[in-house]
Amino acid sequence: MPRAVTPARFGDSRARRIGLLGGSFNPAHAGHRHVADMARRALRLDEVWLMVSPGNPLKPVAGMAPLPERLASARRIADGRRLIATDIERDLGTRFTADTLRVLRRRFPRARFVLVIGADNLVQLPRWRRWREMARDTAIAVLPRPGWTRKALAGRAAHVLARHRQAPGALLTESFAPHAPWCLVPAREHAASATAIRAARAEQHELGERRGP
Ligand SMILES: Nc1ncnc2c1ncn2[C@@H]1O[C@H](COP(=O)(O)OP(=O)(O)OP(=O)(O)O)[C@@H](O)[C@H]1O
Ligand SMILES: O=C(O)c1ccc[n+]([C@@H]2O[C@H](COP(=O)([O-])O)[C@@H](O)[C@H]2O)c1
Repeated sequence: MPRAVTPARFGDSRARRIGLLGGSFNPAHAGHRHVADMARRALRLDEVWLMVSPGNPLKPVAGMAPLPERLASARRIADGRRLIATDIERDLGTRFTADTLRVLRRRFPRARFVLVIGADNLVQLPRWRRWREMARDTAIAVLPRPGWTRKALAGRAAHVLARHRQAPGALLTESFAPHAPWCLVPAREHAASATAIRAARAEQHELGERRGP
């Protein structure tokens, strides 16, 4: 069983490089762990937080498992050391990532946060609140995802931010003024998806119902 650890235990005693992999984790799966591990190695992160969202502002509430259940699921793939599951957005009272990052920087002024997202989320990024301001202030690492990588690189966010795309090494810099870089982390794609897991579970459930007791 991984230890239950909250990021707060780190306090603010030394600068740490922290990857933030925000998500619904409905449920957590091997794709999340793959993404977190690849980002951690490529960007020399001290740790990656699996930041379980109290509620993605763009996703319907229907079909969303309760936060404690999703947090427990994220904890099962975490190790409590380099990969840490947290519902810190619940404590901070934030839902929008731009707000979360602003509050986290205030709370951990010496930490360096890197936002870690899958390619599907780069496609969606222009729908996030204050996304351009967030991309200006925050280094973003994009992980390839089957069916999404090419779309993401040809999409609006990649186009708008084209001048700031760099090799992963550029994200190791301490200061990003006047604009933070983003990169595509070279990693193999991983096919796991929470939608597919939920669909498989629903099918199992339906089969069980049909077979009867
Ligand atoms: N297999 C994967 N490859 C790359 N990125 C992934 C993968 N799975 C999840 N991610 C990324 O992890 C973050 C959290 O994802 P999330 O919890 O929504 O999982 P999901 O599998 O995308 O869920 P759903 O299918 O319900 O939308 C997002 O940035 C997403 O792009
Ligand atoms: O800030 C926003 O406007 C925003 C809109 C949609 C999603 N997000 C964040 O994107 C992350 C990935 O969400 P999800 O549900 O696709 O796993 C998660 O941290 C969400 O809070 C953020």
